[in-house]
Amino acid sequence: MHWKHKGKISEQDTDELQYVKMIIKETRLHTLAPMIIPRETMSHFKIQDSDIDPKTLVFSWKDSEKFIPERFDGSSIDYKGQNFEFLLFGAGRRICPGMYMGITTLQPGLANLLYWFDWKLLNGMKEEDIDMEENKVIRAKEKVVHKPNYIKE
Ligand code: HEM
Repeated sequence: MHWKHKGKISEQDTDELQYVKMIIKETRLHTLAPMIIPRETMSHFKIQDSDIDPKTLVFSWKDSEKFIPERFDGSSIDYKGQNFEFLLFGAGRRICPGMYMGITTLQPGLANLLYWFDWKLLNGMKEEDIDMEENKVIRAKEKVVHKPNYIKE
């Protein structure tokens, strides 16, 4: 399909956008919810030669700190709760009920942003200059934000 003839990339089109799906999966690197609602090991066990202590949060990815969407190319790893290294939406009885809503919103959203805009870093900025350090919080926001008197509307 030639996207130029379309006004907008829709949810139906995203079936064909395999790389966008891989990018979204690779956001595992900066995913929010499983870090805030984490699961940890209950007892001591061994993975190959590594000892895993109780109460450890385990991530098992090759080059886990690198952003490599291609790692999902031809891979059956999915976020539907069967692959325990990839619990973007959790797993089991308490798996996220909004999973499909989340994904079907994200896929065309990201595809349209990538398609309709030319993304560039600001003058002279390099990839490694982007600060990706995160503070992971879910919080209720103040209903009324009280501004100090010296800030004028
Ligand atoms: C990309 C978007 C989303 C991500 C990454 C996400 C992730 C998660 C995760 C990790 C959990 C915890 C699962 C567990 O405890 O094992 C969760 C729970 C939940 N999510 Fe989502 N979610 C997303 C979108 C949504 C949307 C769109 C809705 C509602 C419209 C939603 C509603 C819920 C609810 C109600 C729970 C609690 C389920 C329970 O404890 O039984 N989520 N989500």
